[in-house]
Amino acid sequence: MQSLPSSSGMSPKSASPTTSPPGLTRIRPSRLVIQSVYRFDSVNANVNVNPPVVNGNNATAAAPNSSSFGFSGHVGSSRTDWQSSCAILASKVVSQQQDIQTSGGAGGNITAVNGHKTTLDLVPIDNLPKPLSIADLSPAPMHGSKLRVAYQGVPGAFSEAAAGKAYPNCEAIPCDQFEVAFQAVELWIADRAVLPVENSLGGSIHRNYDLLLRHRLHIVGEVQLPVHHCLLALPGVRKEYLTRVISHPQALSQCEHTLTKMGLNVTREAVDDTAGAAEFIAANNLRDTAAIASARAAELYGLQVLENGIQDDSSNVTRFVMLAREPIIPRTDRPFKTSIVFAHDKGTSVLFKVLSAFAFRNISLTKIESRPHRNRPIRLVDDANVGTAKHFEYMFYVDFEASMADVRAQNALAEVQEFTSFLRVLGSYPMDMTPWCPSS
Ligand SMILES: O=C(O)C(=O)C[C@]1(C(=O)O)C=C[C@@H](O)C=C1
Repeated sequence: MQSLPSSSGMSPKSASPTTSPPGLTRIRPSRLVIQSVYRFDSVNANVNVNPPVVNGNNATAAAPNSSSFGFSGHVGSSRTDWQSSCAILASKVVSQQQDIQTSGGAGGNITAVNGHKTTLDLVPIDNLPKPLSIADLSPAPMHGSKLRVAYQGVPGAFSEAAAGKAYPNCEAIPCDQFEVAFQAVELWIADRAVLPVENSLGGSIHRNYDLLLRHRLHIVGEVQLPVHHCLLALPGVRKEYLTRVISHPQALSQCEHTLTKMGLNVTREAVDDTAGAAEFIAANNLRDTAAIASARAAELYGLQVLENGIQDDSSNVTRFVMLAREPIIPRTDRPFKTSIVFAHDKGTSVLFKVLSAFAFRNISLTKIESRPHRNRPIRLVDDANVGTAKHFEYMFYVDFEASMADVRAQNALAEVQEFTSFLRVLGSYPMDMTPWCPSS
C-alpha cells in the first residue's frame, strides 16, 4: 500500500511497507503518531514497551494517572494485571471448570482461559479492575469531559463517522495507523478505539484481527456503518482527464466493478485511508487523480463529486468494533455477541469439535476467521516412508450470538477450553441493533 508522506514534521511511518511517491506531501499534521518498540509474546500476552513518544513528546505527559493497569510509562505492569482484567469474563468458565474438578470430572488445571496457562489462584480477586458498566457505552462524557475516541485515518474517513456513531459527541482522535489507535487507548491518550474489522463486500480487515490478539484491549461494542463511496476530484476536472484513482484498499475493492463499468482509463493505487486520498489530491493540486472517499471528505478538502454511490452494492456496510482497556459486564437483557480467538497445538482437527460446542447449544455463529499462527506458522509432520508434510497453523476467531452472562455460552466455552490449547475471550458486548438504513 502506498503511504502518503508527511510534510508536517511528523515522523515517517517506519512500519510502512511501501515507499511514498516522490514529491507528494501531506497538508496537515492531523494524525496521531506513536513511536515505540514492542516485543510481543502474543500467546502468553507478555508485552514489553519501551517508553513511548507521541508526536515527538513523551507520552507519559499526555496520559492521566492510570489506575487499573498501573500505567507508568509501560503498558500494563504485569501479567497478573492482565489476567485480572480478563477474569470477569473468564470467571464463570473457571468456576464451572472447578466444579468439574472437585466432582472428579474431566479436566485438570484451568489450562488456557483468556490465553493463559493459569489456575484460579493466579487471579487476585481483590485486585480486579473496575469493569466498565453498560452506562459507559452511552454517549455521556466521562469525567466531565468528552470521551476521546481513536480511529485510523484523517477527518472525513469512514472510521471517523463510525466513531461518531458509536460515541456521539465524542472527541475523535485521528491516528496514523491501526496500531497507533490501539496504543493510544493503552497509553490513556484515548478512552476508546473504533476500528473496522470487516466489510460486506471487501471482507475482513486482517490487520485488526492480528492486532486484537497482540494487544490487550477488550471489545466493548460494535457498530455497523453504511458506507457510501463517491469519486472525488478537483473542481473542473472531468472524468476523461483522469489517469489514476487512489483510495484505501478496502474502498478500491468495494468499488472495483463500478470503476471498471465506468470505463475509466486509470490505474488504481492504495493509500492509507479514503479521506487521506482526498486530502492528498487537494494538497498537491493533482488534476489527473481522483479519490474514492465520502461526500464529507469532498466538503472538507474542497473537491467535487464526479460520481455518487460508486460502491458495488448499495447496502455496503462496514462493521467496526469499539475497544477499551477494560471489559464491560456482560448482560442478558439485550442481544449480546461474544468474540473469541483460539488455537490448538495439534492443528485444525479441533475446529469441528469447537464449532459443535456452539451448535449443540443452539448458539449461532456470526463470523469465523482464520489467521496464520504467527508464533508457530508451520507444523512439520514426518512420515518416514513418504516425507514431511508441512501443515499451516492457524488462530481461529469466532463471533457468536450470546452473552458471557448466558449459561449456554459459559458451558460452550468450558467445553471449547477442553479442546484448545489457547483460548481468549476478546469481548462480550451488545450487538448493533440499529434499524437498517442503507447509505444514500
Ligand atoms: O479509509 C477510511 O475512510 C476508513 O475509515 C477505513 C475503511 C476500512 O478500513 O475498511 C473503513 C470503512 C470502509 O470500509 C473503507 C475504509
